[in-house]
Amino acid sequence: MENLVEIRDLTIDFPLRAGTIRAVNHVDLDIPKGKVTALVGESGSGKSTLASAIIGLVSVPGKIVSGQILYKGRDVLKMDNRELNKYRWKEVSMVFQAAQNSLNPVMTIREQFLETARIHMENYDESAALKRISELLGYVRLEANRVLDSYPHELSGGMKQRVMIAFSLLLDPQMIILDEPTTALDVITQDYIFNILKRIHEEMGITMFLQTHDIAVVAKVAERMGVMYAGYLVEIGGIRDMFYNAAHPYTKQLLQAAPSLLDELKERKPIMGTPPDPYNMPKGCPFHPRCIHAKPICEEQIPQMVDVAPDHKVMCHLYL
Ligand SMILES: Nc1ncnc2c1ncn2[C@@H]1O[C@H](COP(=O)(O)OP(=O)(O)OP(=O)(O)O)[C@@H](O)[C@H]1O
Repeated sequence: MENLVEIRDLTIDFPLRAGTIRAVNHVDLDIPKGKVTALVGESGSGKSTLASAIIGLVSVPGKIVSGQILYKGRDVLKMDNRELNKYRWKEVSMVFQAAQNSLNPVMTIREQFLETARIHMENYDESAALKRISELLGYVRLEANRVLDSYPHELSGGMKQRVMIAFSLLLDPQMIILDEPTTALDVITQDYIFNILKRIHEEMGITMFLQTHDIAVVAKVAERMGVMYAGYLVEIGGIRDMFYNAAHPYTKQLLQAAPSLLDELKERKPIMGTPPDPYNMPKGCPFHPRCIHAKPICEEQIPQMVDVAPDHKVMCHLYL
């Protein structure tokens, strides 16, 4: 399996007035080429911060404390602005959380597409750009004739989100990052969009990296799943292995809390306790205060990542 992105020992802090929040804590993560990798975890677990770092964007006052983000072997964190501008859109593009609001309300969709194309496309040619835009709108099952002359407020939330997905494909990137792409939408629209994403992935072979708190979504589209908890990547593996042989007690609880994903998991059980206070993280394993299997060592030492099966790793003292 060839990796498109290799994240090594990535740590990102937010120094705030009340203290420093470690949003991403010594994370190692590979994103294999041509696959859909999903990252799940509760709100605040660090998914968005990690994903934004991959395109070289950490929101103010975030600080990268350690690590590397290697894209095809090149460290994104060492790229200058010119290199970053080329890398974003062309190599990796991102559809942000609540992306529908990133559309400019006073420009038609056509004007917005053309503006982006003009800025980023080499040898920009308006008719070629429009042809490509129409093709992409077709991919996300929107009628170009109707949508191009609309203003954002004339489109539904699901349509706007599909426009944003089409936008992200404009420069034929190798990878798209989708941060909670359907959170604000109703379940039927969510399903529709995930089917579209699946088809785009299958037909274009594009690498996808998806962040969501909705594990049911992951089951539908992802081939690999990582689980984040309080800034740590606590488990990662192939989707079947993660669903049928989850190793981390937190992953098991996440699966049990999801609406019956697997036949044997008909009963929903809420996850006990609350996520840790980011200003006051527990010593040892960050999950130990909520863990029914916690041992004395869990209160003392942060566990190492260990292999539990081929391509399946977990950060838990139960497996050390
Ligand atoms: N711009 C910022 N300023 C201050 N703190 C931030 C900022 N961005 C993120 N954080 C903090 O970093 C931690 C991780 O947040 P992040 O948004 O990455 O998590 P998430 O798992 O993506 O959650 P959500 O799905 O709610 O966005 C949180 O404690 C959050 O409060």
